[in-house]
Amino acid sequence: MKSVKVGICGLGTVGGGTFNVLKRNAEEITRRAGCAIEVIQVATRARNPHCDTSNTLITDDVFAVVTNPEVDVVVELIGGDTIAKDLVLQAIENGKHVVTANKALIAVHGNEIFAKAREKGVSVSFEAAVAGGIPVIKAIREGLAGNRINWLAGIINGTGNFILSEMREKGRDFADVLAEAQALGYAEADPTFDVEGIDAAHKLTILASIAFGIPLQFDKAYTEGITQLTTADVNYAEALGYRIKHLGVARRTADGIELRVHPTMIPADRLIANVNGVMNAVMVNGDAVGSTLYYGAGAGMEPTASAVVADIVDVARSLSIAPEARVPYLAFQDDALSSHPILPIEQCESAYYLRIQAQDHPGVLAQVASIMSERGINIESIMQLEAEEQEGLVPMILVTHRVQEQLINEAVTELEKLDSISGAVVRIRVEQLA
Ligand SMILES: NC(=O)C1=CN([C@@H]2O[C@H](COP(=O)(O)OP(=O)(O)OC[C@H]3O[C@@H](n4cnc5c(N)ncnc54)[C@H](O)[C@@H]3O)[C@@H](O)[C@H]2O)C=CC1
Ligand SMILES: N[C@@H](CC=O)C(=O)O
Ligand code: NA
Repeated sequence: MKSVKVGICGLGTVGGGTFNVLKRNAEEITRRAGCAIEVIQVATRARNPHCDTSNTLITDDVFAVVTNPEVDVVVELIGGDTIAKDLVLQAIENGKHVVTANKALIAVHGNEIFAKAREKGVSVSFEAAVAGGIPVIKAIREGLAGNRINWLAGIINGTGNFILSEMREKGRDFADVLAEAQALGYAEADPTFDVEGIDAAHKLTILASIAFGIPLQFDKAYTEGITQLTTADVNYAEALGYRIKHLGVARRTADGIELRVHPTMIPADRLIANVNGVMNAVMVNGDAVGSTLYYGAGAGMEPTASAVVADIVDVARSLSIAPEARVPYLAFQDDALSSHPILPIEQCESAYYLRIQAQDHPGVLAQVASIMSERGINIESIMQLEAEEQEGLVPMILVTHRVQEQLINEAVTELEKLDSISGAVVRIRVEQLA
């Protein structure tokens, strides 16, 4: 029986997990793939204490893997988008299939990488790049192929969700939980990617492309992280029956596509509002299927390896298939991608939670209401927390109906000009996800 020969570049969290899962489940994997999958070379700068590489060819030069004539599939697990990009392009040039978990690479350079891969007739697979072990790319690209997808929304950064969950449930400190996420191998090499929403924006960019059939456009994604969230707003959200989650939202509208990542208030009784710790979940709404939900571990050694290995099995199974008959990289045929534009955040629409520090005297409420009504912004609920008065200021909380962001921007500017209002207005977007 012919075997498929794999070279792994990077033996860290995901590389180590991939190496071990391929070895441990070799027999079942062979039964699935129809051939053995053999790791013939590993490039790593340091030994991974979780991996027994005693019978494996080891190099510290990742480029030795892509020039090894025996290697059929290069598995890129070094991360980053500089050396990794050169590595992947060179692998493709040399006629190797590529499997990667690198969302930064795909979101930023995917269009170029796919063009090169198409030219060379090789596959580039990236299931592990979005939501770790959840097979969400396969679900959207293949399982929902009959649908016109309306929107998707997901908790797609495990580190961020772990931090928010631990802070809310156990009152733990942000920095302390982030350090734990790093120790568990969940965080990116630069953890600001996790907490500032960049990692989630990479993943959302990929999801939107395969859902709507548009080119990858990471530079147009609106990105906001979790570092500005306060315990006060987490608690007020709870009191209002909501939970704050860091969400990536992609929505098709008549004018374009919303592509945004930010903290979001979701009704606390929604399944996705109860996805905690390192778990991820992605809701996808299609015109035929309605709403669907995909849940599982979004980061970590073996959950991520599960997706990498599934991609390797897919490559092994499809080696004999003509390139044009394979599932397209971005789900839609390469020459059928749409130019529907990505909307600037000002043209995106959602409901809003606004928290204002207002003076406790008559007429303030009327001033606030008038600023909102002048812009046609409907207020769903308003709450003035007299019991929390401090130095003559009381928190006033408004929840609006859905409205365009630019109208909220104007309203916030006007509110902040009022003498009866102190400091900046806090805003958090609200999504019902119904
Ligand atoms: N950790 C996780 O849970 C997940 C990570 N990913 C992605 O997987 C990729 C790998 O992430 P991790 O395994 O967490 O990172 P890691 O830092 O644990 O492992 C990367 C390994 O690559 C090695 N490396 C980097 N540059 C190298 C070079 N030029 N030559 C030789 N070795 C080199 C490093 O020494 C390290 O051992 C990244 O793209 C990441 O975004 C994706 C999903 C989940
Ligand atoms: N740093 C990422 C790893 C998986 O993609 C995360 O925390 O989700
Ligand atoms: Na995945």
